[in-house]
Amino acid sequence: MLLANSEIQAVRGNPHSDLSLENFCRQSFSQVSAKCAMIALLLVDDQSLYLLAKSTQASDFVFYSQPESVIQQTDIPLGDCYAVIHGEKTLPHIAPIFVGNQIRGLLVVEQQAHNFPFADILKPLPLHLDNYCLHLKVIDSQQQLLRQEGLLQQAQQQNLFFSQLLKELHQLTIELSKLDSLDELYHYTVKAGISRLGIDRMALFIMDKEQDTYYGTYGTTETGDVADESYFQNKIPNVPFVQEALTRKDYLSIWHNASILHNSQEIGVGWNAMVALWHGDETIGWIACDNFINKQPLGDHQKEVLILLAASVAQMIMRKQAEEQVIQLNKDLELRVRERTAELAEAYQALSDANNALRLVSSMDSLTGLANRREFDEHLDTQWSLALKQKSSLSLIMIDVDFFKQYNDTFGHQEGDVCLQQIANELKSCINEKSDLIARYGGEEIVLLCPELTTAQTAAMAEMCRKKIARLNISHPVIGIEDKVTISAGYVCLTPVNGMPNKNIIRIADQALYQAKQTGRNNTVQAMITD
Ligand SMILES: Nc1nc2c(ncn2[C@@H]2O[C@H](COP(=O)(O)OP(=O)(O)OP(=O)(O)O)[C@@H](O)[C@H]2O)c(=O)[nH]1
Repeated sequence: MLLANSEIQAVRGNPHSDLSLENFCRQSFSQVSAKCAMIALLLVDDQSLYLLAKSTQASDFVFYSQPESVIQQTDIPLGDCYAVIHGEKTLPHIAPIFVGNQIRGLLVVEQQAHNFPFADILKPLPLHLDNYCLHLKVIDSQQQLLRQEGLLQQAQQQNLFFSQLLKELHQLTIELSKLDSLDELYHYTVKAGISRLGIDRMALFIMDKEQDTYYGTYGTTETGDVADESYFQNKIPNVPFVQEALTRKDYLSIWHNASILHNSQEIGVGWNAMVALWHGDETIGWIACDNFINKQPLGDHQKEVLILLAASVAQMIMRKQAEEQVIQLNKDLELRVRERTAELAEAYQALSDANNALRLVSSMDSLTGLANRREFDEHLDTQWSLALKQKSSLSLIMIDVDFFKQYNDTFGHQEGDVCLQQIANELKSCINEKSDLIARYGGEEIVLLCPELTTAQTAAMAEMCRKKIARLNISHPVIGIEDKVTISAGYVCLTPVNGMPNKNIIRIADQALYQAKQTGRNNTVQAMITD
């Protein structure tokens, strides 16, 4: 076929297709219109006939710039025309017009006068018709070029659209990767799907590990708003559309003219699309879309982008899940460490309390509550070294209860204990608790160790002790100097020097105590220090 119908249509659309053929026909047909009833030029194209120009006695010349099918032309002898084309007949009123060796036209002249200049008109027609056909070919290729250009532009626009979608997806992927939680990731994905990727409605579903149930995250309402659908859960439907999406990687399953559902209720008809989220070879969920709102078809590029989006989102879900697991583990660990630390601190405190209690018990005399002999010895070592270093004085007052054996003998050992406790309590009030130490040295002997006192202060303190005990008025059975319990004290105040053993201070005070006993008891004696 020389010209396709569409091409003929294209030529029809161009009224200036070939002015030379039209002019020739106009001129020559008008010259002979009186010599015939009808003259017409037909175009032969692939065995079909089209009317190009016609003139009758009844009507003016018409050039069909949009070639007409001859079927409607009742005055054209169609049967004769086809007979000539097929070479079945040679007729005087129908002349074939050859271009090369092909019939490209017919000149039909009805009821021609005997002097009709058939040959004159016929002769130039092959050239004009050839030009006309060439012109049609040019028009044809122009149309093809235009069509190709149109297709190219369309492709360019699609490519531009695709590259914009890809840029959008790239940007979206970056934004998704910066989100803090899985919930934000689900929400952002759906929001971006409908606002930036041109999807009417999108929802994101996550499956359980058994791949039996799926759970909603975020979806889209019937009016196109993002909605929290975390309340939704259902069994995974065993239908081909879903199973196809869940078993084919990087694949968008589309169901055309399908029911569009919202919360498992049918709300319309359109396409449903579904692309699975994969982690390795396992599906972890899917993204579902439909065209409920705008009813637009799903573009090829949108399909590509949805597949890419699903791949990115799946990766980010897995990463975020891992991150959240690590955060949870760290929280659990921190909690356990805090609990353990608190337990340890408690245990440490209990141990410390026990140690302190033990130290107190081991350093204390159980009867009087005073420091015991061991504590006194340690304290003496410390104070002695300190005084030696500071070249300061150290005083020791050694006290012994007078005639205590008789007291015990008379009142019993238990009463003796009570008496000792009373004496210890009273003596405690004589010392400066911050600096001095009072200790039970043994039996009914009590010592006071006082740093940085003068001899006079030491004497005054010894005297104060004696008087305070006397003032207790604890009756004593022995008729002696007094009829009440008294004490005797020997004291010493010295500044330690290198080479002097600290036991010396005890010995010296003890000697003074002995002196106090010898000189009548209930008195205090200062030790005489001899080198
Ligand atoms: N109740 C009681 N008596 C004690 C305790 N420790 C020592 N004594 C008694 O204290 C008495 C000390 O007696 P002595 O050393 O003879 O001295 P004294 O009778 O006090 O006579 P002078 O020291 O010379 O005045 C002894 O009978 C001891 O049994 C004690 O913890 N409780």
